[in-house]
Amino acid sequence: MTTKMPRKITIFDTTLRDGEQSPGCSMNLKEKLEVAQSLVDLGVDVIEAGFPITSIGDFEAVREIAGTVSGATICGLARCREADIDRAWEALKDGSNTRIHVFLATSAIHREFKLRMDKEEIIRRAVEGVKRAKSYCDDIEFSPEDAARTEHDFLCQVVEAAIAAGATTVNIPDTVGYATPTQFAEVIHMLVNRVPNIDQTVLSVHCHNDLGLAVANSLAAVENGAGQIECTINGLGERAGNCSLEEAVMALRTRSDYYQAETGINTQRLVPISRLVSNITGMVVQRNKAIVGRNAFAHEAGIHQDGMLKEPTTYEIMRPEDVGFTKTDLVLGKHSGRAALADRSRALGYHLTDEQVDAVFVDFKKLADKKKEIYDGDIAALIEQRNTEIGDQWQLVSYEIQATSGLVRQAKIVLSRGGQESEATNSEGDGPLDALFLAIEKITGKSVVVKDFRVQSASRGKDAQGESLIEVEHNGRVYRGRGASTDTVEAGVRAFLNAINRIEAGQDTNKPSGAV
Ligand SMILES: CC(=O)SCCNC(=O)CCNC(=O)[C@H](O)C(C)(C)COP(=O)(O)OP(=O)(O)OC[C@H]1O[C@@H](n2cnc3c(N)ncnc32)[C@H](O)[C@@H]1OP(=O)(O)O
Ligand SMILES: CC(C)C(=O)C(=O)O
Repeated sequence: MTTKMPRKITIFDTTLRDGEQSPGCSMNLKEKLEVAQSLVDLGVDVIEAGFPITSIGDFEAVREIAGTVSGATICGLARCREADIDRAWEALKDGSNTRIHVFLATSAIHREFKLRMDKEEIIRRAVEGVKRAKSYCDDIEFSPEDAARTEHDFLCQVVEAAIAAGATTVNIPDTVGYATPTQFAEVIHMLVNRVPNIDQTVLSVHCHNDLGLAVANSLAAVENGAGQIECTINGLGERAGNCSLEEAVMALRTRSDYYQAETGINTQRLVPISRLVSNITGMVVQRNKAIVGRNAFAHEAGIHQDGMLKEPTTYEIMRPEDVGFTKTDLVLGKHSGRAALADRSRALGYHLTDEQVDAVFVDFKKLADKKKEIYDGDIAALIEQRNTEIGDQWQLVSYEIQATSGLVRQAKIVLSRGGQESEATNSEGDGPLDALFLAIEKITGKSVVVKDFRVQSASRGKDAQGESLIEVEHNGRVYRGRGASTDTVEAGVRAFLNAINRIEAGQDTNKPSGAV
């Protein structure tokens, strides 16, 4: 009897490029480096680190990641334009394992209305783009954007020409999430059978989730010969997002009997990286999200609990430990020490120095005095709060608020900077927080417009920490702030202060105001 060897599927993560295109999800250099390092720990094969022509910030991020992060291929995106390709290579050239990804739309709609190019020009530009990229580096990916809506005969011609020009991976995007699983499977099957040089390339897929079918379409493609899946952590990405990495990977693993395929992903890192990306981008993961949602392995119904107690496989097709949930809840509280805190931080995907552990430990002990139990969400919020700190910053000393419903009588705030305290009082504002924000503006001299403000629970229970996320506009630029506390007003004040500190440090979101 012969056993069929599973096929290895390449996991191409585009959280830092397509994921970042998600409105409000821009990341700064430090955050991108942290995500890139965690993607390596996760075991992804390729990291699409950005689109270097986009901005100096994107260029620098790709350059820094290519130059410092090892353990995965680092990829940069480029249009089929010389300047884009040259800029991508400029960003990648210091890396040891790099890929240039060139793309050009091929569907009739994109040809006619967006690019205003005929079929011949598309083929010529695609070939020129691949060849120019190839003159810099061996590993070249080509994507016929909107492939899923492209005429089959033309798609075959473009793919064949791109491979002949040197594309080592050809990626088939369903750019607008229009495909259905059976139809997308037919496209992949058709390419495998009709493109004569298809065996000289890795066939990849890049599916969007507009109809909620991105994972299903990607898996249908794998069944028909695709060897690479492009995906993102938490399914982040343009509009409704991309194929979710955690869902695609766990489907391949849990149903390896069916797909006969495997990936190199260390699945125990899935929950930690999901939380990291959620904390950094402010995109909350829905509780019932498959694999990494808080409820993904929670059971409430009595009949299910009864089954679980007798035999977990009655209601669980995956083990929570396999995706990074801690089954045995190691409770962290006021009697815990640095070692347990450092261990849990590592498990959550943070790479903290000893000094950073010491700093977070101070906050941890203060919190433990207020709360019965410290959950993973609390630890992540404490670390993120320290991560967002900026040197020589304004610190909150205390605040007081006198208010009755609908009327603020007086808000007083005391801030310190460089050891010196300043205070301001204010009796205006639409509510306690607004009044405190106005008082902070008086002290710091920075006037802003609040564009977005949210408070969410960082963990469980009525004593849970409130985590506040804010976006403010100042001089036409957008700045983000984050703050956490068991007191939700204080969390809001801390987030506001963090945004003010970012204004002073010039750390905007790379987003002009009004942009999405
Ligand atoms: C499906 C995807 O996700 S593709 C990636 C999408 N991501 C992004 O667009 C994010 C980053 N983009 C940007 O920062 C900007 O769009 C830039 C810097 C790339 C370009 O900015 P601008 O030069 O101002 O052009 P703008 O964005 O307005 O228009 C895009 C231009 O690129 C052309 N274009 C689009 N795709 C391609 C391509 N693959 N190859 C060549 N040209 C292309 C369009 O036809 C248009 O050209 P035109 O100005 O001659 O009409
Ligand atoms: C650049 C390509 C792969 C893309 O993002 C898309 O088509 O959605």
